Amino acid sequence: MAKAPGKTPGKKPVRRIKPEQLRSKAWFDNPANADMTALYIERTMNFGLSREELQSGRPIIGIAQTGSDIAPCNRHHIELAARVRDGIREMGGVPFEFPIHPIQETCKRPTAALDRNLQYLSLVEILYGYPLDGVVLTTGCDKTTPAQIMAAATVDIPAIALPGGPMLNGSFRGERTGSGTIVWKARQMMAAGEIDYKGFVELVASSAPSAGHCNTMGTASTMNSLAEAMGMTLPGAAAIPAPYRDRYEMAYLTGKRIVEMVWENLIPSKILTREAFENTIVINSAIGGSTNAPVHVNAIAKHIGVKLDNEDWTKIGYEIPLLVNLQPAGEYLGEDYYRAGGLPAVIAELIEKGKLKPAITANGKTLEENCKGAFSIAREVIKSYDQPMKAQSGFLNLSGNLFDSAIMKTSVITPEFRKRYLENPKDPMAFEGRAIVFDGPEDYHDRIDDPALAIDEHCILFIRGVGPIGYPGAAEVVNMRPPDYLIKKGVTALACVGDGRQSGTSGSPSILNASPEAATGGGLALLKTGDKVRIDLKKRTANILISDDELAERKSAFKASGGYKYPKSQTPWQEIQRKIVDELSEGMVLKPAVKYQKIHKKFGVPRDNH
Ligand SMILES: CC[C@@](C)(O)[C@@H](O)C(=O)O
Repeated sequence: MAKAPGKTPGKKPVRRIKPEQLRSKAWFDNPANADMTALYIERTMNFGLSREELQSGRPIIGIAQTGSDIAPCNRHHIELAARVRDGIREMGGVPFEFPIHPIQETCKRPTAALDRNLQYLSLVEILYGYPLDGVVLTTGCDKTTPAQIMAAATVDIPAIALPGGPMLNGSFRGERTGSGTIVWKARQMMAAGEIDYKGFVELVASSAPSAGHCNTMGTASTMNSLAEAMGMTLPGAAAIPAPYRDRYEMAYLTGKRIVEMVWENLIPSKILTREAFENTIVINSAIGGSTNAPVHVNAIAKHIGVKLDNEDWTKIGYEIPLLVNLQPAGEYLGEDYYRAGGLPAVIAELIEKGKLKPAITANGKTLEENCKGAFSIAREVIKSYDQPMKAQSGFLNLSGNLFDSAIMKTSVITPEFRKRYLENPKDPMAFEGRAIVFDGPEDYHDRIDDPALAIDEHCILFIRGVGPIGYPGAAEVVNMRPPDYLIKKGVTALACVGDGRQSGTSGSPSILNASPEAATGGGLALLKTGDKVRIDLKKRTANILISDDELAERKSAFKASGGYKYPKSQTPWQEIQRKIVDELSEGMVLKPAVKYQKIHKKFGVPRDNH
């Protein structure tokens, strides 16, 4: 059941903003600028809005609509928006729904990550350039959550996220099938000859039975949970499955609350503090969140002006145990998670152990105030802090001559993987292996089953040229399956390393987001198939085992060759972004965009348009 937005009934909200201070007044009700006001208001009235609605001091609330037929994970936001509108109207606001650049993770080629910054940029222009006093961000599919929060951070007007929620549980012949996760499993089953193409599609489609985003703890559930963790949603908003009636109630409550936030001037910079980001890292470990989280959360921090880097993810998050038994780290799915208590139950566990800091959230209360009294009603799904799924489950940030920073998700290390790579009594938590290097996914698919590579169970698979510049956009291609002859022998995962990303639904214990990427001259570009590589999880290092002289020689030969070769840009945006995008460890942000912070406060409203 959705929680109330946290205001005491009957108690008047703290009004910090007077009607005459509303941002939208500069467009719609400004007698000192009568000729322009007329132009701004006449076209807005042409679909039936009255002067009374636009000129009597009511907040104008944007609803950033991410749903469409090409964005199925967010498509039901089209219906949810009706309830958001009801809430806004009830509190005296006027809703202005508008479409934003669509992003669908599973369909956009060459990768949806290319569009995160495009959605960000275009939303900044809308939030800043139109008469909006506050905004509801309709979040869901992976990138739609960070992109919109990044934009709200840059403009810094009151904003609240409304997650769309996960799909209902998938099921096939009585077994749970989790979206994304089942794809990687089915791929292995097909490689092992257990299913054919038809069986493959049937199995995978069973994991997507309704509206909503991935029902696993993939990137979508992660980022929506983290939006809640950082305080950008109402409490309990992330986990409600998309088709549940509670989701529609949450939409209504979110619409009500944004109007109050406008009057309270509760802007993102008051919510997105260093403490909020630290809480976000802790919560990400406890839920077994996606390796895409550091990329997006670091980006949000950059746009609001809070210092945060991949070292913070290890320092703050590594020790935290895994509490949520959801695929890919565990076995359950979204509906089980919601019924067990959702994120509030996880937060309550962490608060009891003093792991979270006081930080204000969208309803004006702290996480602690919001989640007091929440508890897990299904211990098989949400574990207690003292009896977790896994003891330390955060990310390890590694560095060495291969890269300055890359992330490893430890919660998905299987006992089999641990035994094969990490339980050498003479060298615990470290392993050395022969590198097999692929340049992009096409090269990987062409050669992975080639017997000439003689890949064995101690090899380490590398993929490069798949970062923000190389791909372009940083594709989710680092979860590489072993060759089929190894899968048939029962080796289901090899250590994988790459300068791209991995799907949050993948259970592969890969080393990802390597920065700098090969395309900008990172160490991966110097690696050759057959090199010995050492990964030491205790020291958090990753190195090619060659002499300094040889490394220097390879570096100069690489420079002389003109650098790493990657495909030409195919669209204007690919070319533009390639020129200005930062590394994955830096949040893959557009470098020139970061200096534009709190722009509403800094610049006021933009100049008139005529
Ligand atoms: C295929 C599964 C996706 C679309 O959710 C993935 O991008 C993720 O990171 O979780």
